[in-house]
Amino acid sequence: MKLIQTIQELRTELDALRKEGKTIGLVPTMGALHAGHASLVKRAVAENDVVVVSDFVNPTQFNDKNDLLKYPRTLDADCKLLEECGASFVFAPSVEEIYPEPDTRQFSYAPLDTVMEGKFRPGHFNGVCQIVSKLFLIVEPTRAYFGEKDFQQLAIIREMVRKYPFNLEIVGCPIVREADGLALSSRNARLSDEQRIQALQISKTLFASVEYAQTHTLAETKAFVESAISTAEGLRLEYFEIVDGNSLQTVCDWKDSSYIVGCITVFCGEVRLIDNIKYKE
Ligand SMILES: Nc1ncnc2c1ncn2[C@@H]1O[C@H](COP(=O)(O)OP(=O)(O)OP(=O)(O)O)[C@@H](O)[C@H]1O
Ligand SMILES: CC(C)(CO)[C@@H](O)C(=O)[O-]
Ligand code: BAL
Repeated sequence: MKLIQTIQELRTELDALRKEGKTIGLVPTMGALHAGHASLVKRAVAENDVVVVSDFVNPTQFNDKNDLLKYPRTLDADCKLLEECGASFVFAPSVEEIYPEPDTRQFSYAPLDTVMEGKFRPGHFNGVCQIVSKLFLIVEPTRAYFGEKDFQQLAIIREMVRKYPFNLEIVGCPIVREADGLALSSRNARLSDEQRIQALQISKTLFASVEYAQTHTLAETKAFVESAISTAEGLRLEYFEIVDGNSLQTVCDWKDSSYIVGCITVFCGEVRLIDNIKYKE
């Protein structure tokens, strides 16, 4: 496995491999890697000849400066994990390498990017599209891998690929959870022991709501989740929406769609955590 920091060097390596007919898998990450990332990388290794993992905390997608400053950075440990997973290249560029000048491109995929995360993190998805489109142009992957934990991000990237258009396959990968249910997230590293216990109520509530939904209306299920999180110690609900899994628009009745997902964002202290659950698929 090779650690690469410049676009030029990565392009040279990949051009040679592409000429030999090799397929290239790309796994974009912001580092501080965990078993959720490892599942994406292992899948990419199984499905491609060469795998590039980008490890770059992208400043343009952070609307909150404090969140950017406190984002965990663990490149040495990341490289160890990626070597074990069988990655070929770790691409860890500097901010100047990716943004030698401000990126003024505007990406707009309304209504996909105006709801939920789009509403609470203004500019976030524009920044995500800026970096992901740059990575697609630099790496020219055969396939790119994204986690369903960032459910809205995955839908927006699929739309960007369709509209741009990029010639690659987007592969969505299931959420990896801790044994007790908490969705793995790099931001979990910022939770204290007490907060780690409090955060468990998020996945517990989502799982309980699937059971509850069997015998209750959609509105009752939404209220069930909102009430459980709002009364849980140490948690502050930002939003919980039950949406169509493709359009991301809210649905009012279980009969309204054959693909229904509940998306939640909760603050545990200062740490912002997201999760989601499928009610119908
Ligand atoms: N628990 C998980 N299961 C599956 N995929 C995941 C999981 N956590 C992250 N991913 C995916 O890994 C990729 C990189 O995510 P990122 O580096 O932001 O990590 P993260 O754990 O989501 O961090 P954050 O704390 O920013 O939410 C994304 O496609 C994301 O959806
Ligand atoms: C896709 C991504 C790596 C872009 O910075 C990031 O949004 C993430 O980690 O989900
Ligand atoms: N996993 C999404 C990246 C972010 O929160 O900015």
